[in-house]
Amino acid sequence: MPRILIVEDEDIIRSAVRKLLQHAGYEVADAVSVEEAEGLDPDSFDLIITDLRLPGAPGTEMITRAPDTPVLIMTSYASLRSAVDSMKMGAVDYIAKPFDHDEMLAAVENILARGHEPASSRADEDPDRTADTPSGDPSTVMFGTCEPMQRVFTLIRKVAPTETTVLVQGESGTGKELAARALHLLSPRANKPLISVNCAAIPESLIESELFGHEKGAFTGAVSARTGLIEAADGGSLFLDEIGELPAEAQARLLRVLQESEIRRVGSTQSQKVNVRMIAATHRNLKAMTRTGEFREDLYYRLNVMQIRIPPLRERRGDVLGLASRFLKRQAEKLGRPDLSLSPEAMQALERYRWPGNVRELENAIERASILTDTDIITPSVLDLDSDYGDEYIPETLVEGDNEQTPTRDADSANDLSLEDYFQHFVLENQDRMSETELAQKLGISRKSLWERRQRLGIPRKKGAGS
Ligand SMILES: Nc1ncnc2c1ncn2[C@@H]1O[C@H](COP(=O)(O)OP(=O)(O)OP(=O)(O)O)[C@@H](O)[C@H]1O
Repeated sequence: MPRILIVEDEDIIRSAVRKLLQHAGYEVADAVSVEEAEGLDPDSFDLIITDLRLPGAPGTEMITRAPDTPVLIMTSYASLRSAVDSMKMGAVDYIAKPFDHDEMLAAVENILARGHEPASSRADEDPDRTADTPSGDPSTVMFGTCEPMQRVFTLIRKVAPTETTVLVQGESGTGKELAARALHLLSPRANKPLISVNCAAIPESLIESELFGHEKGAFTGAVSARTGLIEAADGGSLFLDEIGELPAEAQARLLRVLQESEIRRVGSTQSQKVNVRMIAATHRNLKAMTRTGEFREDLYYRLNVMQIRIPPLRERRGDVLGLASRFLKRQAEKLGRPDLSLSPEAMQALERYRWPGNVRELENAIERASILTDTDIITPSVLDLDSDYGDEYIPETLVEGDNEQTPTRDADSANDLSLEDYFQHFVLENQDRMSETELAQKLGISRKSLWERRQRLGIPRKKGAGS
């Protein structure tokens, strides 16, 4: 019978996971901290499931303290997925809270069935996961052959090995997070954690304690001391996405971290040294925000030591088909349909489209079309690109005299519109009484998608709204 060790300081979660696993037939032991787990001979277990942030040493410590046992990391925010993904110094997987029972059992079964193998060897599973290799070139992390992206890669190669703070600018979905990952992986810090934080996805009331940690009793609900994300990134890199959304108080604290390399937990009088390389990103014009007082000017200059601008996809059309074929290959493997391909008309449509949602929109369009297409050839009608952004491209289904039996664009976009309308209505009507997690659950989407759709539809989360 496989033996599993749970390391989690929150009683409710620890006991729920323990019961779930015992019920599924596993032998389970638990601990509230890394220190307590240490006394249980962690390497004698078949699997360790640990929370990322714990009182005392962070959960990732279990990786080094039990080098022969696979470690599954639990983390509170969907925005941390990529962080944990990148910090696989040996952790074999991660699971974002809140998770449901099936999800947890599937993750456990998967890891145990696989047997323990080092995270680095799993990069083979997905051609895009070579990012786990702490050496090489930006092109192993992100695709780009056109001139503007080659310039970005040159800059990344030059800046990555230094300690310089970098500000990555670019529209939503252009690949800012990937650029941050490349900067980390090509730096001497590659073997240490890369912690990614989406400043817009964490409720304003929690952001300071999330970033800086807190002492026991610092505020109502702070039942124990907690390590902040900056501390968790010690020795590695911290990626602050959507930095423009950081509230004023947190901006002031962050400035101190940059000036003095010190953090002070919320509720603590003592500072401690941290060694973190900062990478920030935004799609907003931070300089303009300093003029209106929304963003501190001193912080802006501290962050903007080096700027990398990721061009929107419409400025690198030469890369569209290369990216599309990469995403298609991934979908073909995932769906077990190796013959999926794009028709010449579909390729033309992709090249002419304006891509307001950039690479993310292209990735989603390919994923959607791969699932919806009845044949192996993806046509423009299955791609279903928004005709408002089609440039000069006219879909064949709308050309007079064309008798092809496919749904017309008008019918499809009417459908889209009503869904978006519904989404907008639902959010506006319920956001005052529901948390983001509840809203996302009711809508059947992840918190990250909720946040993305809010951005796209121009209904950002209200400052101070509940968590
Ligand atoms: N050059 C690229 N090669 C391969 N995939 C890419 C590239 N650029 C972006 N992507 C993919 O597109 C998606 C969006 O990228 P990413 O999250 O890095 O964008 P972003 O600019 O950080 O977006 P946001 O501002 O909305 O957070 C991701 O799934 C990423 O893997």
